[in-house]
Amino acid sequence: MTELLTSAQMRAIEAAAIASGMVTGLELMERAGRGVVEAIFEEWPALRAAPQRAVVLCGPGNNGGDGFVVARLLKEWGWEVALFLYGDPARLPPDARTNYLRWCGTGEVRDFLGEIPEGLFDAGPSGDGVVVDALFGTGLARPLDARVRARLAEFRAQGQFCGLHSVAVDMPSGIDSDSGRFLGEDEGWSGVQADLCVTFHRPRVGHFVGEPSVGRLVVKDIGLDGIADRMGRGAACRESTSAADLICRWSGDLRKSGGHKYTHGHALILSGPPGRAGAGRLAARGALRIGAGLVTLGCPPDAMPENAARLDAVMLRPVADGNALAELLVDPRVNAVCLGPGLGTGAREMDLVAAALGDAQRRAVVLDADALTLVARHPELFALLHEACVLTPHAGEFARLFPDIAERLAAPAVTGPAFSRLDATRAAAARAGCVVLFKGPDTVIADPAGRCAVNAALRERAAPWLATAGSGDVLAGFIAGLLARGFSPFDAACTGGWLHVEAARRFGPGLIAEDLPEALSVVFRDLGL
Ligand SMILES: NC(=O)C1=CN([C@@H]2O[C@H](COP(=O)(O)OP(=O)(O)OC[C@H]3O[C@@H](n4cnc5c(N)ncnc54)[C@H](OP(=O)(O)O)[C@@H]3O)[C@@H](O)[C@H]2O)[C@@H](O)CC1
Ligand SMILES: Nc1ncnc2c1ncn2[C@@H]1O[C@H](COP(=O)(O)OP(=O)(O)O)[C@@H](O)[C@H]1O
Ligand SMILES: [K+]
Repeated sequence: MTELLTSAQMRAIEAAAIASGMVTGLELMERAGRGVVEAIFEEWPALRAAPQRAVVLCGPGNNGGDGFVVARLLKEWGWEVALFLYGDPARLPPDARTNYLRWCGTGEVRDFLGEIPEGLFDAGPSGDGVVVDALFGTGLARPLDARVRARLAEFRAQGQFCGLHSVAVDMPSGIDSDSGRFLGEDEGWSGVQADLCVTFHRPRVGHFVGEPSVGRLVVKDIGLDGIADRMGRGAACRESTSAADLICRWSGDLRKSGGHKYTHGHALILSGPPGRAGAGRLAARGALRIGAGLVTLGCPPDAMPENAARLDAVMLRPVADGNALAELLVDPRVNAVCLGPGLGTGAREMDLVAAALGDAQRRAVVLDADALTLVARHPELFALLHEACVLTPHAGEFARLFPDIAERLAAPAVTGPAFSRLDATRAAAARAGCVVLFKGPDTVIADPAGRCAVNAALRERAAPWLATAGSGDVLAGFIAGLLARGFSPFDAACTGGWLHVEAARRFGPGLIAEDLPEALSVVFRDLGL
């Protein structure tokens, strides 16, 4: 897991480090600026070989201060550097002002809103260079002024046209670092995209949720590890409740060490009528491949012939109605139930959801697809949700289940910190009283106590092939299989989501849902299981 911080947490860590006397703000700014220059050379090694051109855009706060350091260091490398300032130099915060004055000793400061000089973007002596956006970082508090937005877009577009790389310091300016959302109307969007974003100490939430606006993200150490450890994660978290973990591996024990099939749990997947049972079969195969000891598909009696013809290792039982399900659940070895994929939304299905949720043992239940629609439609089903449940809505299902929360998320973000997918998922989990996994390329998982994790399929971990019919059904099966294996609901959702993306990435382009369970064995082998 990698810790994702909010801007408030980052500020608290910085303030504690400075207060402890271990470092000054000016030293941190110097390390940040040096980190940006290092990252530029690491990303484009050819730039190190000979002097180039840099256009550095500095803002009115400490993000601008980092920009002055970058400009000075690149100039020391012999680069041609043009620097533009947005704001009044007399009102710069102290460390930024010190670096402004240092820069003034070596170069000119141009007005960001003034004329763009002729030939500015001509590549440097060796035909290459960068545009550095150090306008706003974690201090962005409101939408960019229209003139600033237009000018930033112009700098970026002209730089791109002339082949210069775009680099954002800490955050692309205009993006709220707590939500990853563009503040204000979104016409200026293309203006904030960056090839490379260099942030400091730990990534922020906004680097992994919201709109992907960065080609590559690099996190540079600026010597705050000691202080963060001394403050403790708890202390940092008290500053704000919006931080999360980035899921970088599985949690819980995926290894199978001995035992027999019943040691590894028994997942029951309920499926729909003839012709619609494919989704349930996908979920069942997912549950089996992820390691549940036994998997049973429960289907309407008239769907038995179709399923019997299609299943081997997955067992099959007729489940006509809620009573039939209750009878199956008398067996305590059935320890996880999954309903929703291809289930239908009629009276039988409502009865099944009620039986699964009303079960006295309160066993683990994954609710997906049609089951979510039923829970959204019937408050009496919603009221039966309990802490062993996992809800796996995509955006449409989320809006049906939690319309007011979805509406808040869809409203334009006008002030930072803006309402984020994290906030939305946390609010949903608290209301439902169970784990919610909110699907998307930036999947967020939250539990009712406020714990939150992000499973990001972005940038180097992009898996766009997951946008294929049935992939969500397989995910529901993965989670059910892990629940059967004894994972907690939160760990099952995090690990299932993580493996889902890993499986898609191992298979790659051309992926269809059927391939996902099969790709798991390769993932497991690569993990050394
Ligand atoms: N924390 C750390 O450990 C480290 C932090 N470091 C660096 O500091 C950065 C944070 O600095 P920061 O807090 O000064 O904020 P920053 O992003 O420069 O902007 C604030 C200024 O912008 C203004 N302003 C805001 N919105 C605006 C708008 N829409 N339009 C116009 N103005 C607007 C706001 O003014 P006000 O709201 O008061 O009017 C204020 O003047 C961080 O991103 C990182 O780069 C590193 O040096 C190393 C260690
Ligand atoms: N562009 C994408 N990048 C990464 N993951 C994606 C993308 N689009 C969809 N997914 C993932 O694919 C799955 C789709 O689930 P869902 O919308 O329920 O589809 P279906 O109902 O067809 O099974 C979710 O896990 C979602 O997170
Ligand atoms: K920036």
